[in-house]
Amino acid sequence: MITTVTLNAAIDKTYFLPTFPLGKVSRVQRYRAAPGGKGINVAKVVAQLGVPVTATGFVGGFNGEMIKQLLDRMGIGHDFVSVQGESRVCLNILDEENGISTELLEPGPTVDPQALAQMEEKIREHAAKSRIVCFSGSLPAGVPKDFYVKLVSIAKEAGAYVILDASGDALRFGLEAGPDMIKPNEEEVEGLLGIRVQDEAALQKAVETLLQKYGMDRISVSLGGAGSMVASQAGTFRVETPKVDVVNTVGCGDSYVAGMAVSLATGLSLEEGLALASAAGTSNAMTDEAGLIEPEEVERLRGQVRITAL
Ligand SMILES: Nc1ncnc2c1ncn2[C@@H]1O[C@H](COP(=O)(O)OP(=O)(O)OP(=O)(O)O)[C@@H](O)[C@H]1O
Ligand SMILES: O=P(O)(O)OC[C@@]1(O)O[C@H](CO)[C@@H](O)[C@@H]1O
Repeated sequence: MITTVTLNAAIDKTYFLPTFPLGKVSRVQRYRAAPGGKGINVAKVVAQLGVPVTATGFVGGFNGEMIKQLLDRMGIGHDFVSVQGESRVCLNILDEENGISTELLEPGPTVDPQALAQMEEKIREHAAKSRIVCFSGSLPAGVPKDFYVKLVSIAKEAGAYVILDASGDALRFGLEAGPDMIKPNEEEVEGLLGIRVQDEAALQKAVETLLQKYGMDRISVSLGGAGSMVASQAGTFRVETPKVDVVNTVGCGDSYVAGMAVSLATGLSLEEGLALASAAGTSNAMTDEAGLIEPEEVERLRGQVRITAL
């Protein structure tokens, strides 16, 4: 079992527009609405890869009900903590002619102390039944900056392998609890070390430094269409993913995390896991919804991922 945690769940809305002129009226002919927020995207991809998953986190209001109903329709198990207020809408406006994506992310509900305590309990309960727990995304108002420290510690004490995909203070604090894996982008690596990364050699040095400093199992730095660089206890690898026709890249990082979680839960080797994670991220880029992949496409792409030991 894999558990995903989304403290700021969302309805992900995508508007597909031929162009997106600012200051003009645009009538939307085609759109999609899906349950989202990073951890929920991870859960959707894990389920599409055929591994049992439970999604937890905070949800609120009508949007919260919609998130749960949409997950039910997808056959994805969930066990959320309900909060006052409304779960957010995250809007992605895709200007298809220019290939530009503009994201507008609402703040989400304010979480009260009682709900925080309930969440700690939920993590204790689900981590005890899970091989992998993935914590993903931003913290809504009312959630202390160091909440991931508590949750990661609880999940680790219960014996789960912990993946943390967060940014800013949430990541910085969360690292103190010793997650097994993180998936920062280059900017987040720079922020964590207070340096500028000029080239791949500098990036390699930076991720190896982070790996040793926090005693992690692996760090994947995702590089969009350029793939990823992964430092692990077994060495550092440059992972190149196939070039494809891109439709929508929102959720690629979550799909990558899902592939990694599935590989760990099913006992794949590190190299096999890197290929699966990259293929899942790339397959997501070819679909129009965050957290949507094509399992057959993933199978095809897996064989085309190039992994080089550095
Ligand atoms: N343009 C692309 N073409 C092919 N594969 C892609 C592309 N963008 C992303 N991917 C795949 O998805 C993986 C993760 O993507 P990315 O680096 O964009 O993550 P991210 O920045 O965390 O994304 P997000 O936060 O939107 O989920 C990449 O390592 C790659 O395998
Ligand atoms: O505000 P967060 O939690 O950091 O990010 C939220 C979000 O932009 O991330 C996903 C893509 O990774 C979207 O589906 C989602 O709405």
